[in-house]
Amino acid sequence: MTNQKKPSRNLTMLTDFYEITMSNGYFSNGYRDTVVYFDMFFRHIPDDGGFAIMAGVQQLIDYIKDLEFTDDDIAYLESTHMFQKEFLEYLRNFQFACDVWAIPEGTPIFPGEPIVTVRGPVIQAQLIETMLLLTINHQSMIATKANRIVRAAQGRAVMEFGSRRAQGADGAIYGARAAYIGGCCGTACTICAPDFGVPALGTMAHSWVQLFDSELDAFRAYAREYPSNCTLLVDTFNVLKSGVPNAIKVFQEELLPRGYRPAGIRIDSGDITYLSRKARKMLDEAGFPDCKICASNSLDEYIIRDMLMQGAKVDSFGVGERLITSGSEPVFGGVYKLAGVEDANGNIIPKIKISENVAKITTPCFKGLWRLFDRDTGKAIADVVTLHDEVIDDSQPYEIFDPEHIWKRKMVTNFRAVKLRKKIFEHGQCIAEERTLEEIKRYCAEQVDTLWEEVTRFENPHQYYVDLSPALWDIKNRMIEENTALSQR
Ligand SMILES: Nc1ncnc2c1ncn2[C@@H]1O[C@H](COP(=O)(O)OP(=O)(O)OP(=O)(O)O)[C@@H](O)[C@H]1O
Ligand SMILES: O=P(O)(O)OC[C@H]1O[C@H](OP(=O)(O)OP(=O)(O)O)[C@H](O)[C@@H]1O
Ligand SMILES: O=C(O)c1cccnc1
Repeated sequence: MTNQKKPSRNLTMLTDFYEITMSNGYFSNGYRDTVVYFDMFFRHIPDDGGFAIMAGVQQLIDYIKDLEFTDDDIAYLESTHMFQKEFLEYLRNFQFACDVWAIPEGTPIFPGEPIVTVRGPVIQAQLIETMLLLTINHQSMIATKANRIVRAAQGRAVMEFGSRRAQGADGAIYGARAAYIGGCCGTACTICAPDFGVPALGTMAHSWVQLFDSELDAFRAYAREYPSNCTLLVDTFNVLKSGVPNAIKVFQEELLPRGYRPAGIRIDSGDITYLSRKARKMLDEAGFPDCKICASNSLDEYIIRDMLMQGAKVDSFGVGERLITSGSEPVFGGVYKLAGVEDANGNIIPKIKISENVAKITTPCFKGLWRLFDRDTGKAIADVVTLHDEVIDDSQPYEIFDPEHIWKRKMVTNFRAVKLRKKIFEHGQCIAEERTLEEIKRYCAEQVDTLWEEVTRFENPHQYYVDLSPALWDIKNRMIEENTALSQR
């Protein structure tokens, strides 16, 4: 199974209206065929983490492949009386012709690096901004959050339970996809199984227990229905006085005689540490040391970490609202900025955006992006943003320096330099390598493993180096100086 289902809706018009008004203006001002370079990058890692996880590229690909203005779309635009006829004809015959580079899904990403670059006619590059940012911001945010939660669980399974609290259907579906990339073992969101190959899983609701005449009846009925995968929700009435004793009774009377072992119990309220420890003891004493304990109830990475530090006996976690909404920081602020424009001779004229806030000054030029890995440890040392045609020769020592504090320098030796981005569209044709979601998830785990613990810790993580090559740094600084001089005149 591939990792993608084609979208059933035409989302071409899911673009900010100003993209269309600007494009119409580019068209009438002679910029119709002007080739530009746009970069997507982000400035801040949610939850003050040390890294984020790239996700959502496949949905960008789907969107671009299906770009098409329907007759209804054109009729609507015409009805606004804001667009010239020739421009609407251009849209009617729209053929995507850009090159697009993106960091593969599942890769750890850092602020300030061009995670996506689009090169092509300005009208086209502008038009896709909204969906490009929407899909990558959303899924990267959820994959990043999921990865934090999964790391807090220290090898225990984390199930994504959030559909009911997601912000809309797409939030649930693509959120579950991203959560799987980030490391969740599956989702309660059933549609993600046939559509993306994310395992659908789950336990039971309180309504099941409430519906029957008694908790015992409810457990018995479930055990008879699903003897090979029997996880019972034990907190409807009283976990230790009723839920766990009834579960043990049912395991003994319904499962063992038929040759089955229990799968687990789920605790969804109260002090999970206390209850799970007591429940563990009761299950062990009853001869069910293999019966897993699942915990849920407004969990996040901090609560999970604390519970485990307190000695909770939990084998798996079900996490909903705080994962699917990235509740602690529900915005991934990726932006899309113009970095260059080609002149009539095909020379790339770098473009910069200056800001009072240094962090908001953009990095001009058509760029390349490299990650340097230590050859002995396999660990990532730094990322280097270069000019697009620069090559980092990893047979030679390479000096990296902090672009804001240039006296901070480090000579890197014995490293492997890897180009981080892959070309996914060439002259409008998709050339992206197909990967299953399973492959992306595995790759994500491997790549997170290449980060030092200093970068992955939750509190005050070390800021991973994202440096500029000397050539790129020179151009950027010259442009800042020129612009500053101009504005002082
Ligand atoms: N040992 C623990 N350490 C830290 N947080 C915990 C621990 N046990 C549970 N929690 C968290 O504390 C919160 C408890 O929520 P709340 O006060 O609503 O209690 P509750 O058990 O859900 O109540 P209710 O009976 O209404 O379901 C949840 O977010 C839960 O995950
Ligand atoms: O707390 P979250 O992290 O969002 O995890 C999902 C929650 O959704 C369910 O509760 P709900 O009360 O909606 O239904 P239920 O009767 O199935 O428990 C489940 O029991 C969890 O508590
Ligand atoms: O299967 C479950 O246990 C489940 C599914 C959705 C939300 N909460 C729990």
